[in-house]
Amino acid sequence: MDYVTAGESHGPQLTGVISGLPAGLKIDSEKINNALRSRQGGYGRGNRQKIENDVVEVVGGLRHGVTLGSPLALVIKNNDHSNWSKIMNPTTAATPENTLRKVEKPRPGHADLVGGIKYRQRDLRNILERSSARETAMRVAIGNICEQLLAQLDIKIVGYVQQLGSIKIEEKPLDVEQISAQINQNDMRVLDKQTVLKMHDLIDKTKRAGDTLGGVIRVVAENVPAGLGSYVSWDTKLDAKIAAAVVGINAMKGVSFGDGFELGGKLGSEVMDEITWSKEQGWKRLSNHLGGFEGGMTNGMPIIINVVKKPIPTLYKPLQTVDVNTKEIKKANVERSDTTAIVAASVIVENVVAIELVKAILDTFEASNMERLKEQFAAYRQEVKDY
Ligand SMILES: Cc1cc2nc3c(=O)[nH]c(=O)nc-3n(C[C@H](O)[C@H](O)[C@H](O)COP(=O)(O)O)c2cc1C
Ligand SMILES: C=C(O[C@@H]1CC(C(=O)O)=C[C@@H](OP(=O)(O)O)[C@H]1O)C(=O)O
Repeated sequence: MDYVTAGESHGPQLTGVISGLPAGLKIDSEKINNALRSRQGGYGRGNRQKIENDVVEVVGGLRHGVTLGSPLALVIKNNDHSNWSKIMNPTTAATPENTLRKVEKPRPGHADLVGGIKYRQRDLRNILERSSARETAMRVAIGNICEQLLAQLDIKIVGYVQQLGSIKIEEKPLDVEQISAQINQNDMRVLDKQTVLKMHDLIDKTKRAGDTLGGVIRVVAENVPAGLGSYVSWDTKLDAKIAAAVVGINAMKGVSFGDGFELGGKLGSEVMDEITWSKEQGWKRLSNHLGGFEGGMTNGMPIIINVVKKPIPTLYKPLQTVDVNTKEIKKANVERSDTTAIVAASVIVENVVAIELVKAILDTFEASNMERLKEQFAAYRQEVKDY
C-alpha cells in the first residue's frame, strides 16, 4: 500500500490517493469524519478551525461503501478557499491584484526561508501553502481507513497527549480501551483530567505573551502479532519506518520507543523484557520497556511510541528575520496561527502509525481481498502462539 496527497492550505481542496488496499474492505465515512473532527479539536488552536468543517468525500475506488481493490481517491474541501479564491486560484495568471499578501519575512522555525532558497521563490506564500500542516487532515483520513482495516484484524491503536509545555502527566499502564475512554472525556486528550484546566491556563497565558507551546505525544497499539518488519536490512525494520513516518509530520522533532531516552541511563538487567510462554497465551514478556520492538520487528507486546512536537513557529510576538527581497532586518511574518496544536498532533501521529502498521501487514500477507487477508492473519496469529 502507498499513498500520495496534494493540495495547498488555502487552495480549493486536499486530495489523497491510496493504492494497494485490498478489495472487500468496508469503509465507514462517518468514522473518517469523526477522526477529522478530533484533529480539528483541542484548546489552543487558531481561528482557522472555526472556518473549516472537515468532511471526506470518496471519489474513486469504492462501490456501495466497499473497496474494489483499485486506487481509492479522497477529497477534503478547504472552506477557507472562498476567502482566498483570487490569491490561491490554481489557473489564473498572476496579476498585481491576485499576488497581494506576499510573504517576504520568513518565520524562524517554519519552512519559509529554506523552501524559498531551494525552490527559487521570492513570494514565500509559495512555500507556506504546502508546508502548512493543513495537509495532515488528509493523512488522518487515510489513517482512519487504515484504522478501520486494523480493527478488522483486532488491532487497536490510540494517540494521546502526555505533555504540554512544562505540564507533564504521570501515568500508570492502561490498555487502549481504557486510554480511549479517558481521553475522550476531555478536550486535551489527556489521561489526567485534573490537568486540563491547568493546560488551558498555560495556553491562555502563553497566547497573551505572543508565544507558543509544544509537547509530547504517546501512541499505543495493541494486539499486533510478533514478526511484522524484519531485522534483515536497515530499511525493512518497522520501528525505523514508523520513526520516519512520524518525523514526517510537521513539527515533530523526535521519536522514541518504550522507555525511550531513559533506556540510556539504565542497566541491561533493568530493561530487557524477560520471556515467558503458556499454552493459553503463547509468548509474552514480563515487562515492556522496549515498547514492543526487537530487531526492527514487533515482538507481540503493545507498541509504545513517544513523539516530541516543537512549539508552533509563528509567534504573534515575532522574532528577528531578514526580508528576502530588501535584506533589511525585520520582525518575522505573522500569519493567523495556533498557540498549540498538540491535541491535533496526537490524532495525526496515531493515524500515521496506523498507516505504517497497515503497510507492514499488506507487505507481509497476500492482500488482494480482505477476507483472504483475515484468514491468513488468523492462521499466522495461531502459528505465532504455537511456535
Ligand atoms: C496540527 C498542526 C498545526 C500546526 N499549526 C501551525 C500554525 O498554526 N502555525 C505555525 O506556524 N505552525 C504550525 N504548525 C507547525 C508547522 O506546520 C511546522 O513547524 C512547519 O511545517 C515546519 O516544519 P518542521 O517543524 O517539521 O520543521 C502546525 C503543525 C501541526 C502538526
Ligand atoms: C489549517 C490547519 O492548520 C494550519 C497549519 C498552519 C501551519 O503553518 O502549519 C498554519 C495555520 O494556517 P492558517 O493561517 O490558515 O490558519 C493553521 O491553521 C489545519 O490544521 O487544518
